[in-house]
Amino acid sequence: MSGSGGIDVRGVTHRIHGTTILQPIDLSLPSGKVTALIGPNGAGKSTLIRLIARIDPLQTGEVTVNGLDVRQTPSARLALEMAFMGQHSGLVSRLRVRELVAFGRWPHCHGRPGPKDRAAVEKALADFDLLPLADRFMDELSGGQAQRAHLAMTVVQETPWLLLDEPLNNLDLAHARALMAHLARLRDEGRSVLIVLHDLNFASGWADHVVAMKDGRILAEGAPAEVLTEPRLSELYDTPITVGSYQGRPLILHHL
Ligand SMILES: Nc1ncnc2c1ncn2[C@@H]1O[C@H](COP(=O)(O)OP(=O)(O)OP(=O)(O)O)[C@@H](O)[C@H]1O
Repeated sequence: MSGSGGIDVRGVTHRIHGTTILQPIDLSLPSGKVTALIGPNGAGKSTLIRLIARIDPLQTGEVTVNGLDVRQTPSARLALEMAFMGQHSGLVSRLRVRELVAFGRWPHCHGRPGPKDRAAVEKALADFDLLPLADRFMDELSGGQAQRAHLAMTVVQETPWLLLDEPLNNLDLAHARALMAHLARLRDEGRSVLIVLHDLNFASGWADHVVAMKDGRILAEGAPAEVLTEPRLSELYDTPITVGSYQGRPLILHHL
């Protein structure tokens, strides 16, 4: 069943302590694309991506990833299909960067890395500008450097789907741009990306598909030019937003 079909979310709701966090969500995410999940604080973006990634258990409804039902598929199998990066804690502080990244190969090598695993780790370290930092402990890194190490660990899993919750946190603009370009290259190689983004210009510049959430619902979805419009964004964020155009893509302005 794997290798086709994208991600399907059917009738997924979520409640915490009696409060509804997600209204019934129905969503089909295309494979082979970069999909940006946008929306204001508290909209339910993290809740939804964590349910898809099976970090949190589904309360109702169904999620399939490339045809695999996340509720029923063994973890070892799902780990070959999707990799998730969420907001991380400092729990890994006494690991060196290279060791952390190597953990990403676990689904492939189960703790016994071969030449292919070691080569993948070195490539990921290079791709995320981490080679000079590879022997440092995680708690000796800046916030953005630590973020890049976690990204490298996620990407080195070489899964068909990458699920990233706010991966641009702490990244300077050059590393943020490099990450989006890297994700676009992976997309061009046939991989699929779901990425929670707050910076709408990164969504405009790099996403193929945009899903906008508010108050636990999907407010709009479609191509960037369909979703990133003045009326839609002003409604989404309850704030006036101007949308211009740059190189044929929406340019979102809200500075003044
Ligand atoms: N453990 C929890 N207990 C109670 N409410 C929670 C809990 N976790 C999340 N929520 C609530 O669920 C709602 C959705 O949160 P979620 O983190 O999914 O939003 P988000 O769109 O990712 O927001 P942000 O942009 O701020 O990261 C929020 O109103 C939040 O307060």
